[in-house]
Amino acid sequence: MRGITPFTSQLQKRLRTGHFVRRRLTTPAVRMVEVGPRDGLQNELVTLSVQDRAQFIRMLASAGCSYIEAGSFVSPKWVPQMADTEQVFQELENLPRTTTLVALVPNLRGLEQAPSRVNEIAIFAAASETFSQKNINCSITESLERFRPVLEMAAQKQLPVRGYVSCAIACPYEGAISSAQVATVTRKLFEMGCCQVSLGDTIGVGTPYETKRLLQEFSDEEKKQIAVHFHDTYGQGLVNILVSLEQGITTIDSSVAGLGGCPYAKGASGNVATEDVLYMLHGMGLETGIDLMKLVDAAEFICALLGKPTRSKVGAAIAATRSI
Ligand SMILES: CC(C)(COP(=O)([O-])OP(=O)([O-])OC[C@H]1O[C@@H](n2cnc3c(N)ncnc32)[C@H](O)[C@@H]1OP(=O)([O-])[O-])[C@@H](O)C(=O)NCCC(=O)NCCSC(=O)C[C@@](C)(O)CC(=O)[O-]
Repeated sequence: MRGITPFTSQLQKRLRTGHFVRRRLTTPAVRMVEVGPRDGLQNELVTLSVQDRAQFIRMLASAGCSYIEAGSFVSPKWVPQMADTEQVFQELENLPRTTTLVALVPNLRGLEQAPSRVNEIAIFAAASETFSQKNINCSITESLERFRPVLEMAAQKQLPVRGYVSCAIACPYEGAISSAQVATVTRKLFEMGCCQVSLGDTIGVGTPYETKRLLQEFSDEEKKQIAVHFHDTYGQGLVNILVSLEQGITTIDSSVAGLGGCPYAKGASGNVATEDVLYMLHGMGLETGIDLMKLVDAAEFICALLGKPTRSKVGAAIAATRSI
């Protein structure tokens, strides 16, 4: 044990005593949405096999991630990394139903491809006209019209629908986006039948002040159905989440190892890392239902496949203690 700092030995003691495992037995106070297999992989240079993507999702589920965005049914010409998502879901047919698997769907055709293991779908709009054009090749109004039949078919199939509003703070092409515009698109998605709307800081530029101002656009009732989705380009992800919690938000999107990025938002780095969010939340006594150590196993698995280091500070710190 020579060379181990007091903190490291404390961490190892926590591991020995099963500290993190015991936490899983209590009811989560914060609902985590793991977007690694979709947002995390959609921007990578390497396109992984169906089997590797499915194994990654199984490891996340076994760590306690109960809500996972597993892929997207978009054009493979636009996002080749998400090709064969249908087969990924088929591989997961036997995954226990306690794990909700979500698929991103841009249009009716996407929903028609969704096999039975898809438990929920997510549609994605934007608060910026230019980003909407670049990302899904239509205006904001056209996108909402495109989503209407998707919501109707989802209702027939009894599939809940989550909505996204990208560029909730700023757009890579237009700069600052007004909170009022974000609220308008968000409320349209609620009116159309979305059960939850996730506000995306797509390029990760938002500061705590801007996050607070954005969330203050919404009533307490609306905030119960709002999630936050921060990319961490400027290192503001965790502090923005803290402000969001203070504002009454209880659903947080994140990506294991801090993977992620949108191919149509150049320069944006990955999502805030799930490991970092868990470390903060657990340290605040807020339960998530996820076992941090098993999550780090999943991070190590996926980073090895992608041939890159983790972007999570917590993940890197834990990996360092493992190699001692
Ligand atoms: C929306 C479209 C399809 C419109 O694309 P389009 O070119 O306007 O549509 P189209 O209807 O003319 O179709 C073009 C081709 O795509 C095919 N196609 C059409 N629909 C589908 C489908 N569902 N699945 C598979 N293929 C499809 C269609 O068959 C055709 O094939 P072709 O005839 O050329 O061989 C395209 O723009 C697209 O796929 N965009 C995907 C964009 C994307 O996935 N972006 C990343 C996710 S969003 C994000 O990351 C942000 C978020 C959510 O994380 C939150 C945040 O951080 O802000």
